[in-house]
Amino acid sequence: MSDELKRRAAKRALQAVRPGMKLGLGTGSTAEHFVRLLGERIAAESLEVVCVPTSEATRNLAQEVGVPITTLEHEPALDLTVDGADEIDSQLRLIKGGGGALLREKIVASASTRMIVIADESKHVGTLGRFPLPVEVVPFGLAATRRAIVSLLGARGLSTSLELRQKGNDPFVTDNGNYIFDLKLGAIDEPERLAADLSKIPGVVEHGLFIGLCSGAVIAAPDGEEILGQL
Ligand SMILES: O=C(CO)[C@H](O)[C@H](O)COP(=O)(O)O
Repeated sequence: MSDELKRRAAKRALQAVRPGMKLGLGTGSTAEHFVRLLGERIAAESLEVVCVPTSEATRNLAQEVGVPITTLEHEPALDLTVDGADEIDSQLRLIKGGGGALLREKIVASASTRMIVIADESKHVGTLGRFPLPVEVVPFGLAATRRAIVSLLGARGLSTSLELRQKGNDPFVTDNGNYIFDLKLGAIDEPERLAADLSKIPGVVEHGLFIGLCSGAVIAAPDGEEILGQL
């Protein structure tokens, strides 16, 4: 069911795509539906678009399904990014990075005039933070960066267990050659403040709080799609 909801959200967002657009393509299972549906529409309508993928996985998928790919070097200003999310609240604030692509996702979303999030209803939350917050860090100085994050959270009265994301027996490595800490916070009362604080820590490359980037969302539920913000 969840997969069908993800597909329906992707299909609704596809209506926002117009000929000639420069698009950002997200990463994850929901974004995968969007890329596949976009490929089908390109083939059916000879739709002319160019797309910047947010991960190597999405790049490979786009090439496989006939979606034209470019880079931010060639197209530094995009019209629209369509991406999934791990959590979204009613103010269109997001947690992203469950798939490990948060850095490129944030760069691409920031380069876009609009960002539409596509999600099934399970991602729509009252308060962000039940999903562990991904924080991408450089491998150099890992223990010191970890200590700085723990110290920052402690000073703010937040208790967390912080885990280095693993892939098998090794640390998970992002497309940018970095590692990810997942911060189990339970609830994030002041996402803007936490985002600003995390960004100040040397060694933190990016965090998964996306604030002020999402302009609209399609939340798919069994009884239909809810639209948040503007598509
Ligand atoms: O942020 C992401 C990848 O870094 C994804 O958008 C997020 O994890 C949601 O994935 P899915 O659509 O598979 O639930």
